[in-house]
Amino acid sequence: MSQLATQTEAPVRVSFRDVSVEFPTAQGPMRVLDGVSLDIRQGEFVSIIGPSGCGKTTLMNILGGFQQPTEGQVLLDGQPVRGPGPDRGVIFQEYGVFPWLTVRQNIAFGLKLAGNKIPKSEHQAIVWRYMALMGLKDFADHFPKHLSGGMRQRLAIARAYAVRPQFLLMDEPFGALDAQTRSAMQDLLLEVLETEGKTVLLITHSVEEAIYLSSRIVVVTARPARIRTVIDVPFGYPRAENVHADPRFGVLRAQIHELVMQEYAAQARQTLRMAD
Ligand SMILES: Nc1ncnc2c1ncn2[C@@H]1O[C@H](COP(=O)(O)OP(=O)(O)OP(=O)(O)O)[C@@H](O)[C@H]1O
Repeated sequence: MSQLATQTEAPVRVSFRDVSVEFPTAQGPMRVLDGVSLDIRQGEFVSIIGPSGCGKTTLMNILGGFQQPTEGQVLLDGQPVRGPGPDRGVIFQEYGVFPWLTVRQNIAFGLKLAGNKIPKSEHQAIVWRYMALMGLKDFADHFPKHLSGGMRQRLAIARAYAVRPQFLLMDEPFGALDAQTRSAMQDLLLEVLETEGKTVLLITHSVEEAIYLSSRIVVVTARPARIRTVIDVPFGYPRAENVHADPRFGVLRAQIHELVMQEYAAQARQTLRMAD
């Protein structure tokens, strides 16, 4: 049976409860999240889509343990998130690699961290597996500065996958990649999820990517981000390229695109007002 699940009986792993965040600014507090409540069940793949600067990364940072909510709380298996941990693999928008380590050492780094339960005897094989999957084998001893931007991002992805976290938190992980690599990375992600079974939160600006990968899509509003609507994706897993040709894919894409465009327009009006 597929490791990915959308069954309603799967246990809730992540629970955002009425989460709000305000940042202090020179003009006073700026609210970036407003009363966000969302449950994510074991094996779900949830995508967040919404305008730039509305608060999506902040939402992910709270689950990652990098940021505290101003109000409300986020529970991980029923416990409030108190900080980062090896159970959550995070892939940031900006390349999350260490410039002073080679490709091989970057991937091995997370494996060595305390709290990670992968036996040392398996480290080398895991490093090679992910270098091969990401097309980085020939660059094992190169430093990130000698890699292209796309390769650096693939290295960041390899680092996160290699630790085999239960949760993957991904902030526009494929945004900087060319179309072919992006599509290959999407398929690889689906493959990794099929074999390893993870719970995923993905931030993306691509409606197509959200539909292709997710079990649920959360459209958020212009800042402060609130949940505008949650959409169930009607395709099961394993999922293959041919879902793009399914008539329901096109209908869903048009429906989500319309919602997202409304929120992008609202965010643009807000930005213009702030510039006045
Ligand atoms: N630590 C911080 N202090 C002050 N303001 C912040 C902080 N972090 C984020 N912000 C502001 O909060 C707002 C929301 O930021 P966030 O990165 O969550 O948006 P986003 O939806 O992920 O944007 P994008 O899609 O462009 O990545 C932005 O205006 C940002 O400048």
